[in-house]
Amino acid sequence: MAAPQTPAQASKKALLSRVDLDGHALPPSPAPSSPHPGARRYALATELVYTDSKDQYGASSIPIYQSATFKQTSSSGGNEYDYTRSGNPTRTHLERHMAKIMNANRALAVGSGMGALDVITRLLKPGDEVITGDDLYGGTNRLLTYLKNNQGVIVHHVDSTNVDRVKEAITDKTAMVLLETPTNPLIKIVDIVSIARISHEANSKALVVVDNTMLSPMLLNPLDLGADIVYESGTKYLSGHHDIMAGIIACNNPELGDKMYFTINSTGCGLSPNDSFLLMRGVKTLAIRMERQQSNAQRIAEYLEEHGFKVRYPGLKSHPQYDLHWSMARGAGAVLSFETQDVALSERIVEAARLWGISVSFGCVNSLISMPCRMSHASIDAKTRQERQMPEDIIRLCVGIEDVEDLIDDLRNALIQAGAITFTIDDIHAKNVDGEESSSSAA
Ligand SMILES: Cc1ncc(COP(=O)(O)O)c(C=O)c1O
Ligand SMILES: N[C@@H](CCSC[C@H](N)C(=O)O)C(=O)O
Repeated sequence: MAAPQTPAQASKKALLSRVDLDGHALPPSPAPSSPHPGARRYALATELVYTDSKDQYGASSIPIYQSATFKQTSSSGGNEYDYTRSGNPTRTHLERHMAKIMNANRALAVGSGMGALDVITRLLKPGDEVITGDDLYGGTNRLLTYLKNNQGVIVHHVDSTNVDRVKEAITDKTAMVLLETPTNPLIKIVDIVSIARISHEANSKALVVVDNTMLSPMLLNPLDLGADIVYESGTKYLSGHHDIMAGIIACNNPELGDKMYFTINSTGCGLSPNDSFLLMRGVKTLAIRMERQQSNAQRIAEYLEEHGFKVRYPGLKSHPQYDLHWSMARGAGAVLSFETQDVALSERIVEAARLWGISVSFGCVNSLISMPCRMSHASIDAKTRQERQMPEDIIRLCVGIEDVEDLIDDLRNALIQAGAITFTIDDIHAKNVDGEESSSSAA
């Protein structure tokens, strides 16, 4: 066994990981990380926008190869592209760009986040065991339940915020450990580093898979933390405008990449050329969108907390796993939830909001408000929601890039109109569920 690294060795390694010593250690990409061989690797904000293509006219954005088939130069075929289900230049360009951004050897683009999870779970066979969390996106829960009921896959839902619970559940049949962090919608933090380590130690064949939709590669790189596969709903932050559905899968093991590509080619779920173009365009602004969305989310989380609501957001020091989150991530993201302890009150708040659109999804430039138990997580039955301690009154806010004062104004109006707070010239009083009132100076 290799000797453990000293802190000095670890920090040198971390430093060197951003240096592109051999000119281009990453996968074949539309552009090297840095155009200067041996130079420091560009920062992520630069990599997001820096791309190149071998377009014959020097087009500065990747052309949309809207073609199902590609003519071959010989009767035995064999050209790089033959049929868009198998491969398309616009999709390849996006995939290589995403691999670079996600620090991966291979990225694959498919038609939705759920499509990505479908491709990943096709690595499983009957009798395999999956360990996953007890606070999961509703669609993920639905697909896992389908696999359990129809494909002979055994699914264990455990409290994934407790590393020991995960450890206890690992057996020699564990084929996959599937994690989300922060969880959707309870914003619980999962220790990817420890879980990846104990999973691999206990069963070297277990694949650690992380759904990184809530943070995006801008804020978290699960592959760098020990995960084997990372996937994201490209419908959210990666594209950023709620105008496409997409999913991205990334990994560092070429064999795994080939297996998942095989499924994509076999089932035809690869991302269309047009949507690949839109995702490529959207991802270029990820850094500035995320920066603004996060700073707005932080202000809004503080506003709600100051007025007495129970707020779940890893940017708040009151988050019970604040330190764990910041040991892994570069930011808190822009999704938060809060409780009113009264379902009818929550409904009134959501319906009174105007600037905040009542909508599922997140990661868009527009701000959204929703009640997860009625909307995004309605596919989890009420009994299971109760067992998993999902508060029925929980309101989720997915913060966009609007002016933060406008967002706060609209939220304040909705809270007043719904009767969640009383507003006087000097004070704002938050009416807590138990009937108590807490007050703070008018904002
Ligand atoms: C955390 C998370 N993962 C995956 C998905 C699935 O993504 P998509 O809607 O693109 O299929 C969603 C939302 O839909 C999500 O919230
Ligand atoms: N009706 C949809 C709901 C999609 S929820 C989208 C997103 N992940 C979110 O958390 O808001 C379904 O049944 O999947």
